[in-house]
Amino acid sequence: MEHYIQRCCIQLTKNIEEIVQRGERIDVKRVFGGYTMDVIAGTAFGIEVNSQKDLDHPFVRDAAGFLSDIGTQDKYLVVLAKCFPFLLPFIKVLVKNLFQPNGFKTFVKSIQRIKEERKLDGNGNRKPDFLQSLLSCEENQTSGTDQMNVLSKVEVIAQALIFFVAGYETTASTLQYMAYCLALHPEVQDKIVCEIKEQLGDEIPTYEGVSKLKYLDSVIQETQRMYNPVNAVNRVASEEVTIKGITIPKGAGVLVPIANVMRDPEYFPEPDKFIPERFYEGSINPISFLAFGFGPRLCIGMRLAQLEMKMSMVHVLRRVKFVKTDDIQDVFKIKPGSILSIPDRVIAIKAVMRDVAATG
Ligand code: HEM
Repeated sequence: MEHYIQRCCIQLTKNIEEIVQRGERIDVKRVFGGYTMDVIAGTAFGIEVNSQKDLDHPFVRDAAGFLSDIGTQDKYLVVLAKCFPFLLPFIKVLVKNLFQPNGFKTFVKSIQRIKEERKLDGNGNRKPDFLQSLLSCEENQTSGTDQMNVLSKVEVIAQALIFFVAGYETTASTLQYMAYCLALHPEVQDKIVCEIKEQLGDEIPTYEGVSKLKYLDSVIQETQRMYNPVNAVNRVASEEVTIKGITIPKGAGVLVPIANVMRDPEYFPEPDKFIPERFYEGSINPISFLAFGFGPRLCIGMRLAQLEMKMSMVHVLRRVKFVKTDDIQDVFKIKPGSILSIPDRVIAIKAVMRDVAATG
């Protein structure tokens, strides 16, 4: 898996260098989106789509259609479902009949196609990936295995879908916001580059290598604290509980506004300032950093996301420097009404080649 991510990083860096050499701004969501799509397609579904180069690959085309339509789906229904779980059966009927994203069906077909190809390949070609684990659970339906490890066909597709969206969109958004923060804070960028030189020299950034980059880690965390792609998580109260005078009855839906918690000055002094050192110095109460959620339902892809973010930033920052331009806004607006935090405009960032920046 590590070698595969390494190859995706090389393609990403090449793409960014080409844009820089053409003197254009980088649409950071687009380039990092191609990268995270390649990583999730390869590591979870075992297919090399090379979306960073081949936008006509059927998987990329179907996924892009589905993802662009997700943004147009009525997000208030999602919030309603999360706050009032008892409305779920009604909302399901509405979504199925009125609000299904257009690209949904083609994307589902795409996943079914991959499933069928796997089955035709037979047992000899089993791949050690997420899709294979799902398919094994589907096979268990017929073998009478304990119900914990059994999934229906619909559940397999649903899990594959959520895994893809969760794995692609969140990591691409975080990398987009990180490039933006680095352009605004050149001193932070310089510190990362120094750390890379000190800890890795010119080595390929392996899993072990990037685990030494503590400052880079803090910068990623601080980016997530300020601009986490997921604004809120939800839970159902398993028992009645009273917190700070408010009683939550058993069975109630609870929306945890993680974006607000991570901007609360009680937990993060001067919350609107970008200060990676607050994580570096290790004085944070871990339960107040909720970027990946908390507890038994913590994001299952956290380790993969951290690895791909660190590896890609090492590759990219060795070659280019993100630059602050006069038109870069200190604050941008987030589109309202979504659980995902999506900026209201494309973030386009100038960058220069690092060897040119050093001599110029
Ligand atoms: C920076 C990147 C990412 C962020 C910020 C993020 C954030 C989150 C958050 C906040 C949750 C909800 C956790 C909770 O309810 O406590 C979650 C769940 C989940 N994430 Fe991620 N995630 C990221 C990357 C990924 C990746 C790369 C994958 C797949 C490989 C992934 C797959 C999932 C799945 C499947 C769930 C549902 C887990 C469950 O309900 O048990 N995520 N993620």
